[in-house]
Amino acid sequence: MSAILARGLTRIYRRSAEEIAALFGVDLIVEPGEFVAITGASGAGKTTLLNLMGCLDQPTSGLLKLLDRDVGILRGKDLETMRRQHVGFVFQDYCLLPTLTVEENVALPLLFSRALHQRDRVRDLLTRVDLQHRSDHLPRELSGGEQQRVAIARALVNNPEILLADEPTGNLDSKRGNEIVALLRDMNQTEGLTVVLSTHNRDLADRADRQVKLIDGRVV
Ligand SMILES: Nc1ncnc2c1ncn2[C@@H]1O[C@H](COP(=O)(O)OP(=O)(O)OP(=O)(O)O)[C@@H](O)[C@H]1O
Repeated sequence: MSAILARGLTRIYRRSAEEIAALFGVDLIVEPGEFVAITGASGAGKTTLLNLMGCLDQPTSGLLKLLDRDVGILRGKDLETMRRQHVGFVFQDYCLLPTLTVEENVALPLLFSRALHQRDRVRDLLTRVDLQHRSDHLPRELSGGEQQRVAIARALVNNPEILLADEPTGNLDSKRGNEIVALLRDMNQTEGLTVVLSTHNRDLADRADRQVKLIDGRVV
């Protein structure tokens, strides 16, 4: 079983008469437990690819399988379950809710998956990202690196097999960026979590098991 399998994955954005082929015929296999970096210049298609893998967008054509399930034929509840239970997503700008505390932000996905009884998992993850002592703080009271650690804990609270992170270190200085990648690496190695992240940073990409480079929407 592969964690992620893409065959001929294509995403064309259409705006009136204009067509932008953001991804074109991407073939890719990510094995369970791999740590893969997607690299490429700005506009190469990294976010588009991660959004498709995270079921946040749909391809124009091509096959995408997550954990051996063809995402293209999943509908309604099945698609929701895939997105909520099996894949975690981390954004460059953290996307924390500003009026919720750290603990409430991490617990939020449990609300949607009707699993609020699993609050122990929230505490465990906050300890794992070393923010147990900040659980009742608001996001604005934390540094960028700390906010990203909250976002990682939130992405993992439903215990997904796959974690996708779109430029997770893009807003951080190199020390904080390194800490985030070390944390993801640790989750990958100790829990077998499959990690796919995008980055512009060559040093961070070098720490992945494998790099996948995109140029103009194609894997090279
Ligand atoms: N919603 C959209 N409508 C039209 N074009 C889009 C849309 N989103 C992205 N694009 C275009 O698709 C191409 C790929 O964009 P994408 O955001 O995937 O690249 P990226 O590699 O993530 O870039 P960056 O490193 O700057 O975030 C770019 O040409 C972009 O302008």
